[in-house]
Amino acid sequence: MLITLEGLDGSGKTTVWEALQDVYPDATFTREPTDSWYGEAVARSMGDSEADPLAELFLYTADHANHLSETVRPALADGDLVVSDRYSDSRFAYQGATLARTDADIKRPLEYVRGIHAAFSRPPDATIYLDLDPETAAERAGRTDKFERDGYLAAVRDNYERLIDAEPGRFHRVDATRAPEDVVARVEEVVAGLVDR
Ligand SMILES: Nc1ncnc2c1ncn2[C@@H]1O[C@H](COP(=O)(O)OP(=O)(O)O)[C@@H](O)[C@H]1O
Ligand SMILES: Cc1cn([C@H]2C[C@H](O)[C@@H](COP(=O)(O)OP(=O)(O)O)O2)c(=O)[nH]c1=O
Repeated sequence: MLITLEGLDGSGKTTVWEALQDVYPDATFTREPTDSWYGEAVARSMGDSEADPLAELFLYTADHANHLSETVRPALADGDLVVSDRYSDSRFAYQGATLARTDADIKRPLEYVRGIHAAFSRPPDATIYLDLDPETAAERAGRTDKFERDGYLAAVRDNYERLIDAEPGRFHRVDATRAPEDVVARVEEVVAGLVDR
């Protein structure tokens, strides 16, 4: 089973992902961007305020393809529980928002990015969405990079809402404004329900 964690920067994904490792020591814990050289190329692009947004989309997508073949598919084939801190929905929400703001002339960016993934990706079985307002998210994340400006995060959040509307059965919304221990407890409850199903 593939479970993904999604949400704005600073929503608490990494905190939850680390806590789950104590509960499921035999599961495969992974993340995007990965620490492969593809992920390093992504990090380089993220650090460049002049990076071409379409080129950046394809770097993230290349990292995803390699993540699938190197980590996700083999672990699933072994029958592992796989928990990924960010996955394809991050591309749909973030690059969907980025492309909407550029003059790349892509009419329906979120749908376009989804379409690119449809041919090769492995959709998550379930996705936990840590729901947080953009202002708190930017504050918690320290507003350190170009993705964390309030307006941008608001657009990303709107895209996540569209994804949830489209697949309400896959997404499990968790209120990320609560204290970390409450958020962790709620996520553990949701994951336990999914794994026992
Ligand atoms: N529920 C919470 N309430 C307040 N602060 C939190 C909460 N969860 C995480 N944090 C803090 O917010 C920052 C970002 O958390 P992190 O887990 O790295 O989020 P993400 O991986 O989604 O960016 C960290 O400083 C973390 O300690
Ligand atoms: C995986 C992924 C991440 N991102 C962005 C979200 C984050 O701003 C940034 C780095 O992700 P990450 O290291 O997970 O940041 P955080 O823990 O703060 O959420 O990359 C995308 O824009 N598209 C993607 O496909």
